[in-house]
Amino acid sequence: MTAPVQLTDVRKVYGTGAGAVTALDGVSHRFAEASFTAVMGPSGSGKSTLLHCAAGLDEPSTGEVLLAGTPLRGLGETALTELRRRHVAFVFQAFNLMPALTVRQNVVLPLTLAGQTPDQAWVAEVIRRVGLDERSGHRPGGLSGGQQQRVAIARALAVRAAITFADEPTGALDTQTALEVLTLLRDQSRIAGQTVVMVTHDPVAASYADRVVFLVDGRIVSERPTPTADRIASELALLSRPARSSSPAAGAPSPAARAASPEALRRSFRFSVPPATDGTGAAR
Ligand SMILES: Nc1ncnc2c1ncn2[C@@H]1O[C@H](COP(=O)(O)OP(=O)(O)OP(=O)(O)O)[C@@H](O)[C@H]1O
Repeated sequence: MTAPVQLTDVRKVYGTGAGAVTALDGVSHRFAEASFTAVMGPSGSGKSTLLHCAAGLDEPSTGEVLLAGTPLRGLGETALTELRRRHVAFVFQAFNLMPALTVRQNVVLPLTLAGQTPDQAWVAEVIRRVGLDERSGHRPGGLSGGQQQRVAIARALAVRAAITFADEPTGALDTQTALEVLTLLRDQSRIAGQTVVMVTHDPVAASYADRVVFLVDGRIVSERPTPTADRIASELALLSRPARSSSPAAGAPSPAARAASPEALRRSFRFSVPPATDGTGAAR
């Protein structure tokens, strides 16, 4: 059976000649229905590129991506946009809300853009589910970072998208709010049956997923089901040790392997979600 998101031998090379960067180096993976997968790895290992290629926001140099059963290669921009609107929702660190629209209007925007009439009862239900029913008439500027991220999650639920892509969804949130947002994402897969793919640097965030895929130098180097934050942190530390065989010269670490040194890892990975700066949960 075709998985909602399926990558087969995907390579992505940015630039040409001496300046070319191989961001993905033959990635194959199936993101199963109703699964919640965290994608982790050192800075520069290709996590965002994987997410962008999987979501049809970027085109692989070679290889195949199937999104909701449709091969993306050769699709025109209009067909791609249509496919994403129908099947995909995004939750990014920058919340991507329209400042002039209310919470409710932001939640139904993808449906409106797709020319669909929102199911009012369902929209009210998802806004209630993320705890914003009292605020559905507010504009994003009057909400904390955590509340804005919940609007983005309500929007993902409202469209009943089969697939949600989340890129550092808790990066701008305080600890408590981040855990609430992660619980909502987990519920999206467990209760709503969505396939959730989340890029994160944070082992605590990744431990909410039901599996973790580790990338190094644009390759999937391991995969762990039912992860705990401690096991993820240990795995990351292990991955940081060897200079990978794809190094440009024998014995010389590649840029990504250098980025995965213990020193760089300490800089790159936050082992807990950053605290709020003003005690209200508002992100800065
Ligand atoms: N548009 C681009 N043009 C050129 N190189 C790029 C581009 N986007 C990404 N890269 C390079 O591709 C590699 C993978 O980048 P990517 O952003 O996917 O990594 P990442 O694991 O998400 O990093 P981070 O954790 O720092 O966000 C890096 O070496 C990066 O510099």
